[in-house]
Amino acid sequence: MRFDVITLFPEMFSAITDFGINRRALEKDLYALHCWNPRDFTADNYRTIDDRPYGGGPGMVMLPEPLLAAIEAAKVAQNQAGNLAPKVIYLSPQGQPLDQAAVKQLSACSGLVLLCGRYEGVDERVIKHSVDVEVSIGDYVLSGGELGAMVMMDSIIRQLPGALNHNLSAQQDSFEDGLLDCPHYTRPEDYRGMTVPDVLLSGNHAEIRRWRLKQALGRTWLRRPDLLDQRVLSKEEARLLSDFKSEHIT
Ligand SMILES: CN(C)c1cccc(CNc2ccc(C(N)=O)cn2)c1
Repeated sequence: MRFDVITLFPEMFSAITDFGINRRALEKDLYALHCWNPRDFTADNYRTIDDRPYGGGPGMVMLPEPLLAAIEAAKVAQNQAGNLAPKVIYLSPQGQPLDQAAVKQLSACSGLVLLCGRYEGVDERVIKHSVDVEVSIGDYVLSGGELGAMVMMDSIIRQLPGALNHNLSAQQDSFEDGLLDCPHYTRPEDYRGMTVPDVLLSGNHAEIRRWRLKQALGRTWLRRPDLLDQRVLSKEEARLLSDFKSEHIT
């Protein structure tokens, strides 16, 4: 997976390239990241990349030329890496909400160009001319698209084969099966009188799997019933959830 990011602040991306899973995946060549700064595509001495909005109003808008030139350069680099039709994604509050299903789809692409806006956003002609899909990481406004791009990249990198020590944990990631995650415990067995559920110490893996599934279903019911609306339950899941409900003291 090759990421080409259009951003005024390339240094921000060390937040994912320098740590943990994303750092190891980069070292293992599971992905590549190239940043393109629109300032390097300006023609004036002041390296201008924004201007006031037509029609008035607060804030500034990013100029189309430097952005379109940077996107073109990124696309050429993608083509040279063998990705002939890289998807161009614009991070904005006006985008379609990012969810795990979209993350899984995007992780199947061989190359992505991520456009990070600042200020009040980019000139609409950039979106019309070069953006394939607008994506939002949530209903709030950030000072730039960079954090959205990093959130998207992080979630995608986890999906790449070899990124997690064993891929099984990617499939078992919560949201992977449309449910919230079950509770997790590690040493000690008794921490300040708070003990670990016996089933997890039993070594009975069938029981443990059932307990975890029941907890995931119960938590989803309690905290995010909307996720249950979109999910068909198996016979076993339906039974586990109804058991959870009958045992749940409100
Ligand atoms: C209209 N406006 C302020 C604006 C328009 C476009 C980009 C930006 C840059 N900031 C971002 C980007 C993405 C998200 C998100 N939720 O994904 C939140 N903030 C701001």
